[in-house]
Amino acid sequence: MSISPDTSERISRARGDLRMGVPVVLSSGLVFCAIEVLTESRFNALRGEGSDPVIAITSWRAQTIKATAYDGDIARIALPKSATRTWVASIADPAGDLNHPMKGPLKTLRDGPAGPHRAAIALTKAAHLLPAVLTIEVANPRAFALNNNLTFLPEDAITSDTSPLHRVVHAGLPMDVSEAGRLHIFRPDDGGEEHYAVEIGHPDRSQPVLSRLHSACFTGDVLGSLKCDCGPQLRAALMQMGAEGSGVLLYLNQEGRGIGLANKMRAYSLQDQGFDTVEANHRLGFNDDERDFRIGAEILRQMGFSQVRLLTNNPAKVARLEGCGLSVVERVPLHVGENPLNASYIATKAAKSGHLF
Ligand SMILES: Nc1nc2c(ncn2[C@@H]2O[C@H](COP(=O)(O)OP(=O)(O)OP(=O)(O)O)[C@@H](O)[C@H]2O)c(=O)[nH]1
Ligand SMILES: [Zn+2]
Repeated sequence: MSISPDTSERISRARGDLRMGVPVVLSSGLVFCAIEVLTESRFNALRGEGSDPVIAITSWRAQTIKATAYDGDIARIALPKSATRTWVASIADPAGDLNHPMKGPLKTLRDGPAGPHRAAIALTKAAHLLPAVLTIEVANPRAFALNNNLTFLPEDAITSDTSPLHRVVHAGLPMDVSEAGRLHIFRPDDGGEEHYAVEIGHPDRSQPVLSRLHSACFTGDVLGSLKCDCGPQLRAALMQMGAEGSGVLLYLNQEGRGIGLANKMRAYSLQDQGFDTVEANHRLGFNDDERDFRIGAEILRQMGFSQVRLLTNNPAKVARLEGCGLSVVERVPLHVGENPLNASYIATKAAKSGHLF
């Protein structure tokens, strides 16, 4: 076994680099930086190296800023010679869109491979940063990475595969809903977020288990936000499991439907400007739901559950779990937490995301 980091460990390191504003080098020769954290000095340094810089964004963001996306789900924009760092930041971040809607004229590229740019955006999303990168091409990527002490990654290593997970520890946790509670901690091997399973009682593994796959919502779960229904759903699910004497609640650290808390707050700020929850995600460059339900399915499988009675109002969640090989024998509705301040949010989920209310 080698002492140096393997590819998955280097990917984890690359996520950290991106969050600090440090560029990452792909084997194809693409060098990229997340625009959200791009400093003036790195911006100038990158411009002085390699080829003409190119910005890569998702097609959602491209649609908002009226750039033509020739690469399907992403678009590549040639960096204008006169571009300042502030202008580049405005391509990534919609905060100022309403005051400065015109960014162009924007020249999007048709020729050349877009695969490396797509990989760069995927890694930037995984780092919970805005999905927008500034890129250059260098002729000798391995030497460039070595000379500048940058993380070098084989491009084909950036896949949508999920990392293996393992249970680190579990311990009894008496709770108000049930004294027979137990908290299990699951850790992915790739240095990503840990996820939790709250087991109530001693569910029979041969029978369908009452379960909830709850996605983290700091604002709703902890602060009691009235903008969503997450907090009441979390408590109602645990109470129902306590009342039935058994169940399993997965607390998945996929805050903001997988975009991270900072981006969710950006989405809230856009909602203050009048956009709904789905439009806000799109303006930021994200899909409306970036969660990965394979993680939840894998945790349930590792705990010995293959059949669930799922507490949810979201039929897409049922379908996605079944797509992961889990048998959802029943959808158990969870209608709690509606209030005047989240009525339009709930209406949008029903109209655009297929939630049943
Ligand atoms: N991006 C984004 N995420 C949000 C917003 N409001 C709540 N969330 C997140 O949405 C997730 C909960 O997803 P929901 O769509 O409410 O519900 P669901 O899990 O699909 O379906 P249920 O099982 O019925 O709750 C949590 O991760 C919240 O942090 C928002 O306006 N924007
Ligand atoms: Zn919430």
